[in-house]
Parts: sequence; structure tokens; C-alpha cells
Amino acid sequence: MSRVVLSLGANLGDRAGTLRTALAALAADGEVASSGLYETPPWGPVEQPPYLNAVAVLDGNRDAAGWLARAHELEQAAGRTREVRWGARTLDVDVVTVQGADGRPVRSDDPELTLPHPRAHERAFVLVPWLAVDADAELPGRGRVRDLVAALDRAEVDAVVRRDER
Ligand SMILES: Nc1ncnc2c1ncn2[C@@H]1O[C@H](COP(=O)(O)OP(=O)(O)OP(=O)(O)O)[C@@H](O)[C@H]1O
Ligand SMILES: Nc1nc2c(c(=O)[nH]1)N=C(CO)CN2
Repeated sequence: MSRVVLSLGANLGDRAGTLRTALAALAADGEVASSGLYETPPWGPVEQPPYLNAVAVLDGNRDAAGWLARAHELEQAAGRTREVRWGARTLDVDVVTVQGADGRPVRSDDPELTLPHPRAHERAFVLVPWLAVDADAELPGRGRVRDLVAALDRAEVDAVVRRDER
């Protein structure tokens, strides 16, 4: 048994539909909490459309590699298209952190699966939705998510806006 935090993002096609389909599939996997959808400006060096992002926390019978495989499955099911690193995509699912059955965070330097995710601490589109579902969340090695959010540029945090359920 392990607990995983997944970050989901979409900025091509039916963004909301794609995320809702992925979140519904994850709910069947053992969802603990899911953030709902957030409108977010594109992060990184590539000019591209705005994203919808969400964070899901799950308990399940997978190890870290199993969660990455699940993430890739969901991306494939969404017909993921992506050529450019940090570029536009129909669905991106990142593994933010995994807590093993012993309660300890999984740590890995493997480029195929780096844990905790090496850029999560600087991404408002991950931290803000995560904090919304878990006020006590902690990113191993980086500290409390609420402190990480407080350390971000205010404008970046304010630009991550919960999208109304409709
Ligand atoms: N924690 C992780 N979660 C998801 N993928 C990871 C992780 N660590 C390493 N990877 C590897 O990164 C590869 C590229 O992933 P992807 O194309 O989604 O990167 P990206 O979304 O453009 O960038 P970023 O990783 O900064 O979000 C994947 O094939 C995967 O093996
Ligand atoms: N707002 C936002 N920006 C991004 C995202 C994302 O999910 N949301 N994913 C990226 C892929 O690395 C690059 N930039």
C-alpha cells in the first residue's frame, strides 16, 4: 500500500473533459481527495495556451513505478500529443510524491522517475490545488506546502484560479 500525489494538466482539446475523465478513472483506483479544476497560466519557457490543472491524492496497491505506469496509461488514454519538453499537451500526469507502506517518502534520482518531483516545489499549479485538498501537505525535502506557496511570487499564486463546477 502506498499514497501518491498526482498532478494533472491539460492545455489542448477539451481540457475539462479530459481531466474529468482521468480523475474519474483515478477515483476507481482508490482516491483519497481530488482538487477540482484550476485555470493556470503556462509555466516555463514555451509559449502555449493556458492549462487546466488538478491534483489527486490516492491510496493504492502500487509501488512508485506502478504509479508512473498508471500516469502514462492515463496520458495514452487521453490520446496525448506532445513533441516539445514543457510544451502543450492533451494530458500530462506527473508523480509528485509517493509515501511507502512504512510511511516514508520514496526518493529517487532516476531520470525515468525522479521522486519527489524535482520541480513541484516551484509550481503554483501543483502547490495551490494540493494545499486545497490537504492543508497539512508536505513535500519531502522541501517543507510544508503552505510555506512553499507563501514563498512563491504572489502574482503566480493569484493566477491559479479555481474553475467553477458547471
Ligand atoms: N516524478 C515524475 N513524474 C512523471 N514523470 C517523470 C517523473 N520523473 C521523471 N519522469 C520522466 O519524465 C519523462 C518526461 O515526462 P514529461 O514529458 O511529462 O515531462 P514534462 O511534463 O514536459 O516536464 P516536467 O517533468 O517538468 O513536468 C517521463 O517519460 C518520465 O519517465
Ligand atoms: N500551468 C501549467 N504550466 C505547465 C504545465 C502545467 O501542467 N500547468 N505543464 C508543463 C509540462 O511540463 C509545462 N507548463
